[in-house]
Amino acid sequence: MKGSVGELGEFGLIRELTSRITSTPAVRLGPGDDAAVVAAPDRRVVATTDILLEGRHFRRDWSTAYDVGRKAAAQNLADIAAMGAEPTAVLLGLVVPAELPVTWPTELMDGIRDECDVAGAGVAGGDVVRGDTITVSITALGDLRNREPVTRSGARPGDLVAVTGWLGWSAAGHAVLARGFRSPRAFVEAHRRPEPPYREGPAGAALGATAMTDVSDGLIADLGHVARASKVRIDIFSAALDIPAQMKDIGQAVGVDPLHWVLTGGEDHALIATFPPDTKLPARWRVIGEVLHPSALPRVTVDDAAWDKAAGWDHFAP
Ligand SMILES: Nc1ncnc2c1ncn2[C@@H]1O[C@H](COP(=O)(O)OP(=O)(O)O)[C@@H](O)[C@H]1O
Ligand SMILES: Cc1ncc(C[n+]2csc(CCOP(=O)(O)OP(=O)(O)O)c2C)c(N)n1
Ligand SMILES: [Mg+2]
Ligand SMILES: [Mg+2]
Ligand SMILES: [Mg+2]
Repeated sequence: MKGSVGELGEFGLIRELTSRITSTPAVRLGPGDDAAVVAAPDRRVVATTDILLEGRHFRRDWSTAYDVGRKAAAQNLADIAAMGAEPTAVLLGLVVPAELPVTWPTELMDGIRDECDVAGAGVAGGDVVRGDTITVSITALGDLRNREPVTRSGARPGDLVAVTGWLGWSAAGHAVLARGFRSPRAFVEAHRRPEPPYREGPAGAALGATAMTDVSDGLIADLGHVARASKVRIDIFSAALDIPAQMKDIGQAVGVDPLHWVLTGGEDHALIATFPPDTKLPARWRVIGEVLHPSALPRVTVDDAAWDKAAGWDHFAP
């Protein structure tokens, strides 16, 4: 498609974007009216929102528009799954400069649609505004299917801590890209397009998870949110963390201990959950720690020792 967003105009852009979405069962009335109508069989709606900003969350020389769409949707859909819910719909708020080629937002929309498809959601609507910095704001909705939400506050001393999905891959990919390389591809791809284990959200809830969250900021940081909300301490067993040989090679090449990526790297959107100690967990949930009574030690420890470096991403860290 030729031309810029400015040449196409607001309503031309909306037509291009909405022509790309596919119909899904939960979105009963989609884009085109003042608001959408989304089915909520549970009669409660799970809702979350996350913003992605060019330069802060993505770079156009590192990721295609399609990648950014996949990632923006994934980041939001993972939060729905982390409540133990099934994603139903997303809404897209988009800020773009007039000079931007139309292909950028249309490919973004293709990425959002395809990621929604993986998670079982549809695009219900959105908004477009002209602005200087590309900003992608997504709101995702989900349905609990008559299960109780799995919050961050239900972890109890004695519970197991388990993870499903990837840890440290996106951070390793970011380290590669930041040094001007484009390979190893698996890690660069993990940074561009995370693969959250959506189905394991509701599955973890059904297995009896007492607390759950996705890892967006870093394992230590996000377990910290669980530990504080649950008023417990969490100890991570570093020997239980999987560090693939190729990640070790990247660590060697760039002079970083790969364990740091696994412990503090965000954006893979793995799911971490706590389970009662007698839970029979399927192999896709790996036990990586335990929940303990609070003590003089920090909320989250690694092999019973304090972690004195940064715990993960903080937007206002110096
Ligand atoms: N501007 C805001 N207004 C209201 N609530 C907010 C705001 N920013 C963050 N929150 C809430 O704070 C909590 C933590 O946010 P965040 O760390 O972004 O969670 P997540 O990593 O799951 O996206 C969430 O429940 C979120 O809804
Ligand atoms: C250009 C660029 N620099 C740095 C990062 C790393 N990064 C940006 S935001 C972030 C944490 C996750 O984003 P956030 O907005 O905190 O999402 P949330 O925790 O709300 O889901 C990380 C690790 C990146 N993805 N791209
Ligand atoms: Mg957030
Ligand atoms: Mg989250
Ligand atoms: Mg965050």
